[in-house]
Amino acid sequence: MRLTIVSVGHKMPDWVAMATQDYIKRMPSDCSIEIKEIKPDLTPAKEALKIAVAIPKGSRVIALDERGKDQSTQHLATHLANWRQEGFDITFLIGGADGLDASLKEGAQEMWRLSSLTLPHAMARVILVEQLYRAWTILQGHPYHRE
Ligand SMILES: C[S@@+](CC[C@H](N)C(=O)[O-])C[C@H]1O[C@@H](n2cnc3c(N)ncnc32)[C@H](O)[C@@H]1O
Repeated sequence: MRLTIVSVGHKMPDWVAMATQDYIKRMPSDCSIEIKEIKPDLTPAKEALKIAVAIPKGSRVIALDERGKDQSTQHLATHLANWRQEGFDITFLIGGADGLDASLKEGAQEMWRLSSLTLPHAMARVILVEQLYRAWTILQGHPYHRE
C-alpha cells in the first residue's frame, strides 16, 4: 500500500520538512508516505490540473477540507488496517490558500477534515503525517499512542 500526499505549496519552511520527514521515516516500507508538492498557481482550478496529474493511477482519493467528514485517530487506524489488507493506494489532497477546486472535492472518494478549524496548508500536512504515523502505531500496539 502506498500513501501519497499531493499538497499545494513548495519551498516550505524548514520546520515543515523536518516535522514531516521525521514521521515519514518512521513508517514501514509497506506503508510508506510520499509527499508531492504542487507549485501554487493563480486559481484553485489551475492548481487542480497539476494536482490531477500528480495522483497515482488507480489510487483512491481523499480530499482534505475543513467542511469534510470528521475522523477520529481510531477511525484512521481502522481505515489504515483495511487499506493495507485490501492493498489500496491512497492519495490525500491538500489545497492552497484558496482551498481545493470543487472538481477535486467532487471527484474524490471521500472528503475529510482534520479539525473544524481552518488550518494553514503546511500545518495540515504535518498533522496528517503525524496522524498516519499515530494510526500505524495503534495497529502495532506501539506505546507512542496512549489512550
Ligand atoms: C488555508 S486552507 C484553505 C482555506 C480555504 N479558504 C478554503 O475555504 O478551503 C489550505 C488547505 O489546507 C487543508 N485544510 C485546512 N484546514 C483543514 C482542516 N480543518 N481539515 C482538513 N484539511 C484542512 C485543506 O486541504 C485546504 O485546502
